[in-house]
Amino acid sequence: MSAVLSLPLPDEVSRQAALDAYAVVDTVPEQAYDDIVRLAMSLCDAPAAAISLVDHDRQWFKAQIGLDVRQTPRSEAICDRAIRQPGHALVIHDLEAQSLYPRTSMRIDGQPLRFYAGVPLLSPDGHALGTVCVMDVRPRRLRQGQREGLEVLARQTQHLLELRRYALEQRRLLSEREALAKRLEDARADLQRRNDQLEHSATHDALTGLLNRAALSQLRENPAAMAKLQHAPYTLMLLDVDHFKQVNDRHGHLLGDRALRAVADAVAGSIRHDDVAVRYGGEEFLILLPDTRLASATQVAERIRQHIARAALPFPLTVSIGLAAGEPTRDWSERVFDRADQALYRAKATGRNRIVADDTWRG
Ligand SMILES: Nc1nc2c(ncn2[C@@H]2O[C@H](COP(=O)(O)OP(=O)(O)OP(=O)(O)O)[C@@H](O)[C@H]2O)c(=O)[nH]1
Repeated sequence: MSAVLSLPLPDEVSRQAALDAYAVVDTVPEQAYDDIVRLAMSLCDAPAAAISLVDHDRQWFKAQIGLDVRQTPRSEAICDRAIRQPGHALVIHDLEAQSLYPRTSMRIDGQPLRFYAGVPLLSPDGHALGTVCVMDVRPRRLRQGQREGLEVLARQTQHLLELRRYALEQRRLLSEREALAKRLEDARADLQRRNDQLEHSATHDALTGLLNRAALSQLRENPAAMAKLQHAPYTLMLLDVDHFKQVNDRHGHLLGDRALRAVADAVAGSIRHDDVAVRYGGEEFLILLPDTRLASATQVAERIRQHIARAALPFPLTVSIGLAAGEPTRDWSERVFDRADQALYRAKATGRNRIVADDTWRG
């Protein structure tokens, strides 16, 4: 082999990068490339033809007919010589008469190669990737028409390679877009989760999980919630833990907190889905029961009182409850609240651990 041929190409790094961009080396055979090789063979009346790609230290055939191998070391590749003059076809009439070209171990039907003609395959930026080539076991020439035909086939191969690269690029862009869309969706879901958490913590009491006072104000501006109060009698319930200051003083704030959670659980476990339970103050709870008359609400209150009396706490806990009925079509607010508050006051004043219903209006 000639010393000239072993010299690396000056732009070998970018040439190899250009080839790598097609991701074609070591792929399975494809009909379109096989067809080109078949045409080259028939056009040039040659016993062997190939689409050769010069990859690192080997040449690899994307398609070949008539040869006994699928790749060879680059040091044996005449195609490596062809890509050094990318603008022209390389035609060697008799390899045995030319000591400049590498000796190849490739055989056609067991016979050594004597004739070679290869047209370089170029990337759009002019890098020679390999060749479309024909080979023969006898010295010979290529007619002008055959050479031109081989050049046409090289251009067709370049189109095929470009299509492949375009498809790869589209696939890459698509998966990038999908990954981006997924990231956006994850970020949106995360934002939604945080918003929900924020909204939840803005409207819920952290200790008991019930609605807080701010949520109650919002409720009064919510037409759907207010509508529920306007078409049927409703009841407002105010609940206050008895002697809660003593609970804290005697048992500490931690147990005090536990007692408040037990009250909240008893309330939440005794009301319907449509009812609204609010931690209104420290140990005060407000329960709004739409479409509920005073008699039924009193039963609910009694249920709550009994649940609390049975709560699993290391000390007895009782509550006082005041109830007031609200007239449909009127605003539920202050008047009903005042009546419930007065009923609660009476429950406290008459010994606590009891339920008092306001009787100035009966739904
Ligand atoms: N542990 C705990 N205590 C609270 C919380 N919020 C309010 N309190 C306490 O609840 C107590 C309420 O006491 P008071 O208003 O005097 O009423 P009370 O002792 O329950 O007496 P009556 O209502 O008259 O039966 C106060 O000691 C507050 O510090 C809380 O979140 N956790």
